[in-house]
Amino acid sequence: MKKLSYETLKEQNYSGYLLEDAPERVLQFGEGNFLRAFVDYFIDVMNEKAGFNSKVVLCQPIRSGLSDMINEQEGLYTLFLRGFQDGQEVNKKRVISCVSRCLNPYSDFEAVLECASNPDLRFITCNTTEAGIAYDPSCQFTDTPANSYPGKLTQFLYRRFQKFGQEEGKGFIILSCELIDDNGKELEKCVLKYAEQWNLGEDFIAWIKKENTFCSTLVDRIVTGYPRNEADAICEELGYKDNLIDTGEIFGFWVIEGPQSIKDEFPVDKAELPILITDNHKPYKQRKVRILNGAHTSFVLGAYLAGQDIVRDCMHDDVICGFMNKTIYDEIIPTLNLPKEELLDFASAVTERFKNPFIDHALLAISLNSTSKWKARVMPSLKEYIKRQGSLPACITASFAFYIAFFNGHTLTEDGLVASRKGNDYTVKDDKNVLEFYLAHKDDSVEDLVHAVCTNTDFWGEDLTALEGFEAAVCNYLTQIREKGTYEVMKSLL
Ligand SMILES: NC(=O)c1ccc[n+]([C@@H]2O[C@H](COP(=O)([O-])OP(=O)(O)OC[C@H]3O[C@@H](n4cnc5c(N)ncnc54)[C@H](O)[C@@H]3O)[C@@H](O)[C@H]2O)c1
Ligand SMILES: O=P(O)(O)OC[C@@H](O)[C@@H](O)[C@H](O)[C@H](O)CO
Repeated sequence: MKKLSYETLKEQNYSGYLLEDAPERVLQFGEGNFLRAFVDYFIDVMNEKAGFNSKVVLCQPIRSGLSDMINEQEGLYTLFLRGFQDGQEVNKKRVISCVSRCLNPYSDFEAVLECASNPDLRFITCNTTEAGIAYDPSCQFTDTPANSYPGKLTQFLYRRFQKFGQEEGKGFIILSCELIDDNGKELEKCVLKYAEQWNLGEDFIAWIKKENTFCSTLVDRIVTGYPRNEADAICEELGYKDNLIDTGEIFGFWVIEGPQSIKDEFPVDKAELPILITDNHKPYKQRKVRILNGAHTSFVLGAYLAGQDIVRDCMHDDVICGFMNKTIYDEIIPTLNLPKEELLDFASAVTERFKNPFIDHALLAISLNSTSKWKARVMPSLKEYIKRQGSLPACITASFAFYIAFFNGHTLTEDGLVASRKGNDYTVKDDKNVLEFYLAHKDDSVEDLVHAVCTNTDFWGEDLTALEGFEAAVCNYLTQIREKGTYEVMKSLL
C-alpha cells in the first residue's frame, strides 16, 4: 500500500482541502498527538476558510520523536474527530496539510535556527507536556541545542533578534498550550532567566519584552492519538498507509489570553473556530481543570480498582457515573465562582463527552502522575468546599482514599510500581520519589499509611492532617475499601 503523500492523494483524485505550498508562518515546538489534533487542525481550517495561508514548521522538543515519520509523509496526516453533535453521530475525517516539515534539533539545530531568518514567521506554538517549561541552569547558550525547551526557544529568539532586532513587528506571538498554570508567563520567565544567565544583553531583553507576546492559553479537547486497534482497517479504507493517523473528540475549545489585535493576524472568528481571545483565561481554566480533569482524577482510580478500564464504560455504570456526578455537582461546582448556568452547562457536556462511543480513554492513561494531578486538580475543590461549607466533601475525601489504595503497590520496576487489582498486576506511574515513598509504606496499617501520605508536604505543599477530620475520614474510607472494595464505597456515597 502506498504511503500518504501529496502524490498519493493526487493519484486518488482526493477532493478535500489541501494546501501544498505556503510560507512557513508558524514554528511549533512539539509534534505530539494533541497539538496535531488541536492547534494544527485549527490552523488548517484557518487556511481553508480564512486565507491564513500558513505552513507550520515543527520542531521536535526532545531527542526521540516523530520527525522522520512526519517528513516521510510530507507533513500530511489524517485526523478523525468523532463523537456526537446535536444528537447525531459524527465522524469527521480531514487530511491535515498545514505542516511543512519536522526538524530534529538534536541532529540539525542550525536548521531550526535558520527559521529565525524567515521574515514571514510570526507565531510560535508549543506543547511540551507539564515537564517542558522548566528552567535548567545547566543549559548553556553554546549547547546545540540547549536541552530544555525554554533554552532552545531563547537560542532561537536570540537569532531572530540578531537578524531583525532593529525592525518593528518581527517578534512573535507565542501561544503556549502546556497544562501548567500561567503557561505563557512561565515560559517568558524562563526565557528572560536564560537571557540573563547567558549575558545576552539588555537590548535583547528589552526586545523580548517589547516585540514578543507570550500568551497563556487554556486548551480543551480529548485526543486519543493513533488508533492502534483500528489503524489497519482505517488505512485499508483510506487506500494509503498513514502512520500518523490522529483521533480525538469533536469538542474543542481554546482560550488565548492576549490583546484583541491578535485576531488581525490570527483569523479565528473568520474561520468560525471555537477559539476565544480574552484578557483573562483563568476562569475558563479553573472551570475546565476543576470540573473535567478534577472529575477524571477523582473517579478514575476508584473505578479502575472496581474493575473498569475505560472512561465510557464507567459512564454506563450507574454507581460510578453517579459518584462522578455527585462529585461534580455537589462538591466541585459549589466551590467555583463562575455563573452557575455556565458551570452546569459545562458539567453536563463533560458527561456527554465522557460517553463518546468513539473514544476509548484508558483509565490507566489518566492515572499517570496522579499525585500532582490530585494536588492541582482536586485539592483546591477540597479546600474551598471546607472553607465555604465548614464540612468535608464526602466524595472528594473518598477519592483521596481511592488514590492511596491505587498507589498501594508492592514491587518497583523500571516501568513503575506494580500493584494488584483483583489478583492481576497493573503498573502505577508517577515520579520516582512518589513511587519510592509508596514502596516504603507498602505494608503499613491503614492508619500509618494515611498518616504518612497526608503529612507528606512534598506531595501536597502542606500537611493535610491540618484539615479537621480529613485524616480520620480517609482512614475510614480506606478501611472500607480494603474490606469491600471501591465500588461499594462509591455506592454508599450516593
Ligand atoms: N491527549 C489529550 O487529550 C490532551 C488534552 C489536553 C492536553 N493534553 C496535554 O498535552 C500533552 C501532550 O499530550 P499528547 O497527547 O500530545 O502526547 P504525545 O506523547 O503525543 O506528545 C508529547 C509531546 O511532548 C513532548 N515532550 C515530552 N516530554 C517532554 C519534555 N520533558 N520536554 C519537552 N517536551 C517534551 C514530545 O516531544 C511530544 O512532542 C500532555 O501533557 C497532556 O497533558 C493532552
Ligand atoms: O492528559 P493528562 O494526563 O494531563 O490528563 C488526563 C485527562 O484528564 C486529560 O487528557 C483530559 O482528557 C484533557 O485535558 C481534556 O482536554
